[in-house]
Amino acid sequence: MPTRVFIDGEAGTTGLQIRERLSAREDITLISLDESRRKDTGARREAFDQADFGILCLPDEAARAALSLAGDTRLIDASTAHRVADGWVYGMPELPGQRERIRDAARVANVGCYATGAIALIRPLIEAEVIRPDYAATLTGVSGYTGGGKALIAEYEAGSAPDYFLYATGQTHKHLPEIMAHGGLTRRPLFQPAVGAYAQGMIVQLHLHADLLPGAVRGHARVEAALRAFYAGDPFVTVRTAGERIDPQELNGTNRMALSVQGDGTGRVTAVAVLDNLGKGASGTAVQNLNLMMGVDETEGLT
Ligand SMILES: NC(=O)C1=CN([C@@H]2O[C@H](COP(=O)(O)OP(=O)(O)OC[C@H]3O[C@@H](n4cnc5c(N)ncnc54)[C@H](OP(=O)(O)O)[C@@H]3O)[C@@H](O)[C@H]2O)C=CC1
Ligand SMILES: CC(=O)N[C@@H](CCC(=O)OP(=O)(O)O)C(=O)O
Repeated sequence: MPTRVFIDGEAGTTGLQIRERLSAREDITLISLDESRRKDTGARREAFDQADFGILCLPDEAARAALSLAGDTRLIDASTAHRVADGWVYGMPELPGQRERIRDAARVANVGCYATGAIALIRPLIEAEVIRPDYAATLTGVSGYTGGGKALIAEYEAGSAPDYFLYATGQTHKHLPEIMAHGGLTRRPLFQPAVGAYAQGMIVQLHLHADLLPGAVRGHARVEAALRAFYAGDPFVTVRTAGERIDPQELNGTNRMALSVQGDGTGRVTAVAVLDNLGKGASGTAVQNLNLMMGVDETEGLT
């Protein structure tokens, strides 16, 4: 019998992408609510009740409220609401031991889009002791406008948004708590994100003065070696040679993430992650987590 999945918020940006990835699967039946009932509490409760898995693709407040409707149904939450909350397993399969935890979990909080790139770069460096937990990390990022959900998409479609803008300039970005908790940092990093006038795809950069790092071997090669060792054999994350141009849209539509280490070969290093904010950064990882929870191959239905 196919596994029954209810996507709460399936009409939204992330929900639609997850539905697209699951609708062709023979091992999954989607439970769907029509437009007139998709926000109806009774209908949603009934849908959760019938489902083996619920995937929350809702704003944070609505995701918290949905818990009272979900009963014992196993959940994946795509929002920011539960990423550092007790009782939730963090849905980033690449972290050590995390695949096993996700497999057995009742509640999985899907990793955030910028956080995917940031943690992917930071955690291997902590594990390899290239940087210490109290390292003063500096991160920058640029995302396509779909990262802002329906509201920002509407601004771009109306032609009323700028070609490029910085935001969260007060160092309050909502991904900072999960980047610290799951990246392994005790000191809050600096993080400056931006939005560009294109729909989807993102770059996250970690800037390092590697000549100031502890240890005998410093610099570029050490950072790259730590990343290569951490992701050896990973089905979706690759570490590649630095290139001249880095295109945030290169991996759109996929669950892949490409990491590279740029710099002048001495001490000034920028480690770079490229991913699709709606793919690896949201719906792709949600499906990867669902596969793990279902006990099927984690790459099922993903490219
Ligand atoms: N966009 C992205 O790149 C990423 C988004 N996410 C997360 O996914 C979640 C959804 O984001 P996103 O898809 O971008 O947002 P959207 O605004 O595109 O979609 C949210 C959907 O939830 C619906 N909704 C809101 N309140 C309720 C409710 N009470 N009951 C049922 N449905 C409700 C909305 O309905 P209506 O259409 O009527 O407004 C909308 O369809 C967020 O928490 C976001 O942080 C995660 C990773 C990346
Ligand atoms: C461009 C843009 O606005 N991006 C959003 C992050 C996307 C998102 O909602 O991400 P998570 O659900 O992964 O937290 C932001 O910076 O708040």
